[in-house]
Amino acid sequence: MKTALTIAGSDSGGGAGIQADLKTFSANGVFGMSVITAITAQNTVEVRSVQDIEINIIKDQIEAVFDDIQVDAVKIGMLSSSETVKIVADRLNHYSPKVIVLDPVMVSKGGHHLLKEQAIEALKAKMLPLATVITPNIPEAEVLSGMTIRTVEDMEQACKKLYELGPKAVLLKGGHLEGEPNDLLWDGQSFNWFNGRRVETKNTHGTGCTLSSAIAAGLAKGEELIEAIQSAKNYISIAIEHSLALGHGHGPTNHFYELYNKARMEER
Ligand SMILES: Nc1ncnc2c1ncn2[C@@H]1O[C@H](COP(=O)(O)OP(=O)(O)OP(=O)(O)O)[C@@H](O)[C@H]1O
Ligand SMILES: Cc1ncc(CO)c(N)n1
Repeated sequence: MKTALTIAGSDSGGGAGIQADLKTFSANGVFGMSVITAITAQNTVEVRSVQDIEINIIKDQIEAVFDDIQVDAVKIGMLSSSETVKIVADRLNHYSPKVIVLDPVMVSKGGHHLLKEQAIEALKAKMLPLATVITPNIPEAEVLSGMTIRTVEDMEQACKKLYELGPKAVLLKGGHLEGEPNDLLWDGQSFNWFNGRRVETKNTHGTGCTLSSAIAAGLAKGEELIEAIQSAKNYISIAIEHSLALGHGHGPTNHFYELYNKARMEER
């Protein structure tokens, strides 16, 4: 069985972070493993508090996994501090996994900072160059590129700017713009659009985590980047369409395995 490792924060509410990643890995048929970088006390409404995990324990978790088990893909989410960014980058440089999907998580839906502002430079300098693909949303891409993004032309320009920072490809998610949630891929050669249909729902907690983990799962299984993104886009679209009205805020995406099997059967 192929494997995927998520390096990310824990969401006690189960909708985002490590929990969303592991559910996505399972539903997409890869064996999931985890390195926890921070623990958030979080629900569908808010992040109440955060404890960063000690750097040595983060390092030990990474080494414990890589020293023993084949890792077919790594997905990176919440990194919280510049010290965490640096140790994760250092260990990934050492083990050089074939696939690294980097979701440059910065702020929760409720506005809580999941990456300290002082850590943004370290993320740009040390993590971005290691990535097979990065998956910023519009606000994250604005911070990383230093430009405002409002139009399709802005999206194209931002992709090119982010590509210059060193990742092998950039998938800029369009969900935060008005209109349909269309995502744009730039791999240094050409643009590819992955089009979606907007679901009118407030239950979008963990959508970014889910998409990036589904891409990592596809790449772990040996799919080409475009194929992995297309199946991840199908996965997130179904997960949002059937999202769950749990809690009083932004409910989570739905990873119920039967949904995807049914959708896959209907595709045939
Ligand atoms: N209402 C929606 N209906 C359908 N697809 C959506 C909707 N909102 C976002 N998407 C899609 O979901 C995926 C995740 O994008 P999004 O921009 O929501 O990530 P994010 O902001 O990083 O999420 P997170 O809250 O986890 O940080 C993208 O493919 C995006 O186009
Ligand atoms: C732990 C964690 N990671 C990522 C996000 C972004 O959705 C979140 N809300 N919480």
